[in-house]
Amino acid sequence: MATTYRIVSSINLPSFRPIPSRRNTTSPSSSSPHGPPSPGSPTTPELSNVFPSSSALLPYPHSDPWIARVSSRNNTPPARRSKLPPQPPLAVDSKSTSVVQVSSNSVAGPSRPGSEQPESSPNQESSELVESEIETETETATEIETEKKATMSSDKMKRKVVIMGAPSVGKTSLTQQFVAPPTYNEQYFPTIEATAHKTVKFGNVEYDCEIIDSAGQDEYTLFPSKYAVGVHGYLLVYSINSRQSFEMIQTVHDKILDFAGLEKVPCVVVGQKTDLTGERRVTTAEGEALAKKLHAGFIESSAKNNENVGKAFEALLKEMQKEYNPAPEAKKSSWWSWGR
Ligand SMILES: Nc1nc2c(ncn2[C@@H]2O[C@H](COP(=O)(O)OP(=O)(O)OP(=O)(O)O)[C@@H](O)[C@H]2O)c(=O)[nH]1
Repeated sequence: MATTYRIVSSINLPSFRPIPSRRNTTSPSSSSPHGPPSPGSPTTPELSNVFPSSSALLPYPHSDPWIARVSSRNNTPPARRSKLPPQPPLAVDSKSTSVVQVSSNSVAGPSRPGSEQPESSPNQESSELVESEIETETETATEIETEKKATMSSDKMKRKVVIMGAPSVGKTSLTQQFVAPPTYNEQYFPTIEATAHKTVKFGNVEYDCEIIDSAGQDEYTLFPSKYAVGVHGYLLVYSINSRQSFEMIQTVHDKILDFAGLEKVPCVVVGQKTDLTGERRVTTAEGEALAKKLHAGFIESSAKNNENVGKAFEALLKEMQKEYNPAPEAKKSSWWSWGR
């Protein structure tokens, strides 16, 4: 990179300054973070920290031995090296729960003994260092907090579930009641597809659930591949006042197994609208028998009355846990029993 700079200079192109990224140039005293630094301004020395490994690019190399040492620490990850200048707050990508920058307690830069302070204007430099120390401490506290959050979120298990069944059985109502209770709408709006997220704790494990509320199915509906790929489990919903919707369950289940090429998949059969007692067309025993045949869990619910809504999802988490992660409970018990 240094060679490239010299070539560019030699053909007298307009003077070049590396444009620092927004993140690293934020400085309380900087009026124009992207403008060229004026020599002697407080922002000038920090550019070497912005590009610590490419200080040769700078037309004004540092005489500050401390900063020079920081710049020379090429084996330290850039995120840690950029700790020295004041930083904007750390950002956490909430969706993926990945931390954009996480650093540990240990400050990546060297210790700052007085002997290593620059010869020029020591008072100004030491007051800057004190300020920097305070900022670093505040920043470190924020980082520890962020790191904690990141660790917690990384403990979550991702679970993608799809809710399937005939039209108008209450799939959307069930999802909405689960994700943001109390939410119930008497009106019917056919769903094309909707996705919701909820974190659920079940059996000492936190699950980051992605819930896909699918469009109502009939026997002729083509099974979309996205409902098979990367999906951990299914809620198969019928309405207790509709035989047709009950018969759809077997059809949908067959489609899932055919498409996924599996013999078994975690499922829970849900008999919805239990509040419509006078209109019941499917008995509880029939629902249970079908679920048994499909090796699935079974529950009856009413999204309208918010009855057994959470339990329906918990039943699915249980089915998925049996299939994918029976270990955590076993692990924990073996760990506890280790020293006993
Ligand atoms: N009585 C009663 N009605 C319900 C219940 N759940 C949903 N409904 C009603 O049934 C109708 C359809 O509900 P939705 O949740 O949209 O059904 P859906 O299965 O998502 O429908 P599609 O989008 O066509 O697949 C709406 O008018 C709801 O108010 C329930 O538990 N009891």
